[in-house]
Amino acid sequence: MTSSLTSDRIAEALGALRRATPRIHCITNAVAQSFTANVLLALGAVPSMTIAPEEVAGFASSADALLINLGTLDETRRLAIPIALRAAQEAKRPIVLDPVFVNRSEIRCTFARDLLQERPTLLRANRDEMAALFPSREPFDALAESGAILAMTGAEDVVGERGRTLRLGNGHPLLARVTATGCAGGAVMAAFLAVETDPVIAAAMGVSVFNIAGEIAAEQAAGPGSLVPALLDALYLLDGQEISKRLNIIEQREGRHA
Ligand SMILES: Nc1ncnc2c1ncn2[C@@H]1O[C@H](COP(=O)(O)OP(=O)(O)O)[C@@H](O)[C@H]1O
Ligand SMILES: Cc1ncsc1CCOP(=O)(O)O
Ligand SMILES: [Mg+2]
Repeated sequence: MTSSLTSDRIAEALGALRRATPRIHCITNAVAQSFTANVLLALGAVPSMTIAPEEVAGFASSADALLINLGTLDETRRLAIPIALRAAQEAKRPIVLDPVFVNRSEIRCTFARDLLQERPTLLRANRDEMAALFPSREPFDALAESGAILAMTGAEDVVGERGRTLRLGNGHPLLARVTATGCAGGAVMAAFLAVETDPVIAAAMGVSVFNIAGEIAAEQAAGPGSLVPALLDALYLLDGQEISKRLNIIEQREGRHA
């Protein structure tokens, strides 16, 4: 069925991504910038990280996807984000929103909710951030109104939209012991959104590829320090055989069930 995630489909999309070398513009946090750029390059994409309000429209509209990450939401980023968002929308580019730490700041949570009204393609967050954004509703129901799809990460990852969800089981606990793995994973999802037209499948591909590389890296690393270079190498070297051997789809529901 064309709407299913399979290891062959992921391998094909990864090949397409490496051939297309999509440009991903990232307005991301100061902690994550360098690691995110390196993750995108290892994957086969081309990162740009400018946050200057006077330049971001040009970068966003000439990129193949946009990542907006709220991790260090300073004045410059607060000004740049709406400008980049509008430019990407006008150019019909996919947009990923990562509302880092909305569970720690009411101001940031309000800012993120306003951004969701602008209909980004994908909301990527951990469980605590999802719970803060949607305190009284099931996230899939709330997001159905904004048209966004969702990727909620953790030990198990849930990707999808109302009535169509995938539960994914790749990854390794060591990924949570290095900063900005969630942020970089969001950038990988943006890169797959640039080459795969079904956004649910694209997000699931991004999660799976990042987490399979994380598993390979964790097997080779002595701890968080050596995980980082091993993860970049694993992304660079990842092939269809390894994807097929490791892909862990816990559940794939395609009918409406909500
Ligand atoms: N216990 C775990 N087991 C396997 N993978 C994990 C685990 N915790 C996090 N991950 C993976 O690490 C990455 C970062 O996820 P997470 O920690 O939820 O995000 P954030 O860094 O935004 O808080 C994701 O790709 C996720 O799937
Ligand atoms: C530690 C920290 N502080 C502000 S942003 C950031 C990085 C968060 O990265 P992630 O959400 O991927 O854990
Ligand atoms: Mg995060």
